[in-house]
Amino acid sequence: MPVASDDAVGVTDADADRAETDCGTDGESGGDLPINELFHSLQGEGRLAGVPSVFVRTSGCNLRCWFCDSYHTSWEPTHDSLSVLDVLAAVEDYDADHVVLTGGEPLIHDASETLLAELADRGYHTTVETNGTIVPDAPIDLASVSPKLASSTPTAERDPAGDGEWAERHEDRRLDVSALADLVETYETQLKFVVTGSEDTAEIERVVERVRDAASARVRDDDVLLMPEGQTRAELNETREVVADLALEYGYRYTPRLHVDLWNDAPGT
Ligand SMILES: C[S@@+](CC[C@H](N)C(=O)[O-])C[C@H]1O[C@@H](n2cnc3c(N)ncnc32)[C@H](O)[C@@H]1O
Ligand SMILES: Nc1nc2[nH]cc(C(=O)O)c2c(=O)[nH]1
Ligand code: SF4
Ligand SMILES: [Mg+2]
Repeated sequence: MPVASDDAVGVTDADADRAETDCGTDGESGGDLPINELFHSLQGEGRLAGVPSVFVRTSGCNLRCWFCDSYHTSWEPTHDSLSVLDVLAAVEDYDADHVVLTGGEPLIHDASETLLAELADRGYHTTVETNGTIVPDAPIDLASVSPKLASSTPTAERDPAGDGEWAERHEDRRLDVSALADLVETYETQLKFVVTGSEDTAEIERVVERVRDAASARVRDDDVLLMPEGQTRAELNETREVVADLALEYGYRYTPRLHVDLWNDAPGT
């Protein structure tokens, strides 16, 4: 399905404050979604790990994590443009009750709200994988929010595509406590942190505390998930045990990356 496209994510200053235009296929028309891939797999992450689901992966993101495992939706985005009706038809081709809308950052696209409403009308359980910087107006059964820590910032040493040109913008945008509090209040939510090592735990505790202070809804320790960083089995071999130990130490939940354990970094899994 992926098709190379030149009109994808801009990195110009003009775009800097307009996250919504980071993938140039949305806007007034509002009807189409840039789709990078659409596939059937087991949910690999979070409290629904193991559940057969259809994954709809949009292209374009307002952040640039150095470790992004979906490089072709963020750093070098590619996609086909599909109408919401086309996406619904493709979803309905599979025998599944659960749909996971992911990206890239799916919530930068207005048409994601339309898609979520249509999926709810058809009785699907929907999970949205989001970085937690945007609050949508749409029905969602599980907001799977992955707030980005300082360790995600693409510094010059870690930039997979350049010399740190995105670092400042990423840093400015990556955490919005008010958006996180709104998400927690509006939706059934899990907070799923990508953990690179024990250095991340102080910031995780701070973010959780700030969200608890800002939100009227309760955030339980087991709504907070620690997920090991790693795009491949080999990388996860280096991180999963450390992160499991941190979950035990801090009383948060551990989540595996089941799909990476099963299929490594194969596309469409
Ligand atoms: C590609 S992102 C798309 C959704 C959204 N942009 C976000 O970041 O939540 C899907 C999930 O993969 C996680 N992720 C991305 N790269 C990862 C890596 N190298 N190791 C572990 N998790 C990763 C993200 O944190 C997020 O939970
Ligand atoms: N199997 C599987 N489970 C996932 N859970 C979240 C994913 C994502 O990329 O958002 C993902 C993914 O890419 N594959
Ligand atoms: S926010 Fe999500 S899609 Fe965007 S760069 Fe980070 S991990 Fe990738
Ligand atoms: Mg993934």
